[in-house]
Amino acid sequence: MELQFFKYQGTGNDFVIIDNRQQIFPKNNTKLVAALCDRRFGIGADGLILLENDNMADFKMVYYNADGAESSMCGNGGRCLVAFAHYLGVIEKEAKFNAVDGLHHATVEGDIVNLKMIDVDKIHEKQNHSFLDTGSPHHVQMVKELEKFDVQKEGKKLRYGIYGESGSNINFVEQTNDNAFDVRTYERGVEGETFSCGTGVTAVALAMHESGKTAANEVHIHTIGGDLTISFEKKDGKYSNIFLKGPAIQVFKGTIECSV
Ligand SMILES: N[C@@H](CCC[C@H](N)C(=O)O)C(=O)O
Repeated sequence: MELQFFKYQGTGNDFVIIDNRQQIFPKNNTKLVAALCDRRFGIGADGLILLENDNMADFKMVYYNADGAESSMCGNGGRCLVAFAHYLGVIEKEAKFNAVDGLHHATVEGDIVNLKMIDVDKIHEKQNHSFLDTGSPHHVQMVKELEKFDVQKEGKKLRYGIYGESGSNINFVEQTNDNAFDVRTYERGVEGETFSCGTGVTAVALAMHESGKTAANEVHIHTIGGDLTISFEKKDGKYSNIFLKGPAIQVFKGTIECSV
């Protein structure tokens, strides 16, 4: 089977995207998803996303991690899918789409996609870290000298160590300003460090606000792959109107022969 694909990146978090409005993609073939995401034998990506029709929204997002398993929400992937929907002409400047964690709204302006994330009402604050769900589960931990930190080794240890088989994504953070942080993320399902994680930086912004590290309602996050801005409101202990904003860019498109 020959498959048409598009490759997108959002601050270096990269995705294979397929237009599946005609249900052409074998959705239960985890080996095929993993093969397409493989950086040596496939196209190469942190995840694969299907754009599908939806009765209640402009489109539906189906997200798989690079290991081939369908997973929870991907913030950067959501932003890239909105850019793809705009490219296809499915939306103009505004989008409403369904994802595994519910309905999302987004706007597109040039290469910049601003994506509304789910509300967050629980942030578990532990001795040296926070844990919260921003559509995907995230551990947030401050470290010193982030640039030299062994994200692969420490991330892997915590991913299984604290969170068991289902695991969590692990974010390491260093504050650089009143409202600015550097972040590096170990992603479950990729089982390694990615250049950026959208639900991860959202979790970091909220956790830093909750713990009093910042009083700002707009937080700037620098990742290896680029810069993202998270804005939000807090009322009665609940975070709402959470927006994740940054670039989402088409890198290339092509066809690939699928034999898996
Ligand atoms: N890169 C993503 C997060 C993708 C999901 C994650 N790996 C998981 O399985 O929880 C993002 O940008 O949010």
